[in-house]
Amino acid sequence: MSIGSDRSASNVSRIMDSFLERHHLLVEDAPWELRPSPLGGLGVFAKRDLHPGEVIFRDYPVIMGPRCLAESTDICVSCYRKQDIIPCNKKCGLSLCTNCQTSPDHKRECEFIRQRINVEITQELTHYLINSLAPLRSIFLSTQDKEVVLYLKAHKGHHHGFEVDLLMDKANCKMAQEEKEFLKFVCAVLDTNAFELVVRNGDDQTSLRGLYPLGSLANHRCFPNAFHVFDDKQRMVTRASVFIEKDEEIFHSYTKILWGTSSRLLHLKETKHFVCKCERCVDPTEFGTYMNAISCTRCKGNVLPILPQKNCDWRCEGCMKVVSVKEVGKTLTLIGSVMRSFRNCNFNVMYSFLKGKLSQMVPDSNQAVLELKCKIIWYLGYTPGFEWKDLPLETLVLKKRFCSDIIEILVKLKVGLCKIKGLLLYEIYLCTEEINKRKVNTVEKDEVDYLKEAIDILKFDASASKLITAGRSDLNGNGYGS
Ligand SMILES: C[S@@+](CC[C@H](N)C(=O)[O-])C[C@H]1O[C@@H](n2cnc3c(N)ncnc32)[C@H](O)[C@@H]1O
Repeated sequence: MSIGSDRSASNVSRIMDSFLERHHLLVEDAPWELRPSPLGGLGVFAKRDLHPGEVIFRDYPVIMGPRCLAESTDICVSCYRKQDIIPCNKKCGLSLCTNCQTSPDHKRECEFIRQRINVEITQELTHYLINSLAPLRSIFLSTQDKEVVLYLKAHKGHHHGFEVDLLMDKANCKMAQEEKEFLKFVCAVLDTNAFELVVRNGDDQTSLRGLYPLGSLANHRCFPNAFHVFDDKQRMVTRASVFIEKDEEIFHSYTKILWGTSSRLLHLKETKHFVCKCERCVDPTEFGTYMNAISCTRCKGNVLPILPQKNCDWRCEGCMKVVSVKEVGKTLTLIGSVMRSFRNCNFNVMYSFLKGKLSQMVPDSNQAVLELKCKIIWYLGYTPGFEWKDLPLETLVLKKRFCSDIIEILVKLKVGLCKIKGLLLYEIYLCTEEINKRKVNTVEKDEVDYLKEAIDILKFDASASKLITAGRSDLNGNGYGS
């Protein structure tokens, strides 16, 4: 194994083109190209102007599998269904649905596991196997696809590859040194680059990680200019979310759009090992949204970090009072613990916290307020006792206002087309429809306008209709970035 040494834009472009061609995704006159990025390493750049919604590239997962912290072992490791699961009839320790027992893809990994592991298969061992399945699958890649993986960026650090260590230690899995080094490198590549994707089967949904080589070369910005969705064959489709000028760099977001700077920076540092310095991150007000601000206990002004990237003091914009980072931490921890307790909470409890305690601690645009408004939006209309027909007019108006508040923030953040905006517009449409049903004389803005706008965004996403009817997931972000 040798890690890709020539990471020049031209060499990596050649490798990417050949990968896309093998998977029938190479297009003539593609609107993107690889160039060295001012952020370091390579990046994807627009070769011409791109309009919102336009496809920039499609990509194929060179590796796909369960996430390394998979919550359950009861999934079919071939199609990822959770229904009708039985243990593999060859007794490798993994599970399959009844349709996939003879899957050729599983046959290879099943034989590998049975040859290498000679201990009794326990529930714990099954867990280690599931966690290491995505990197293990790299062993069966063609030489050309292995080369693609070897040219992707990999962060250094001993913690990358813990899945492989666990497999060797706990399952007594035998591996040659070179094979072990390759697998550990693949783990680091997955940690640096993998995208989360959700596979839906009926009411089931399973979260997976997929390594998309070209998608992996796009850098991050906290106000992305592109978004991606996955089609029904788990291929990634990346589109422009705003107008992108020729020569501009194409950015995904690796974090949630509706998180404030402190949460985003922490997440990026812990998972992707870099400090983002984009315009949103260096502006303490985050384009005037004040999503990260807390309220001053003296004058109720907005208290913001003096230098958002540093672990430094915060200052009130109104009375200039300085608040130590420790004090701010206490407020945020308190809010965080109350928010976590709302997992199964009812509307009245959430609403009284929003209007009471929370409104004293943070301004109305703070990340926690937005999160709570999202929880309430998808509670009302979808919870027994709070179904559409049960909601009084003022509650429908409230839900509609919460949706508009969040859309206003998204507009300030300049993110253009994004799934959360489409879903919120759809909720506004449903509220308007319900309000119009009940009004005799006055009629609200034509609900069809909201529906059209929602469809204009959600039409790109094969999973959107399922999200609308069943999911209500990805509530605290645009769902495209993590
Ligand atoms: C998925 S890779 C992106 C492509 C990468 N530049 C390359 O050359 O392969 C992710 C890594 O790129 C770097 N990166 C991405 N966005 C960045 C940003 N906004 N600021 C600094 N580094 C960034 C970080 O090292 C991050 O872990």
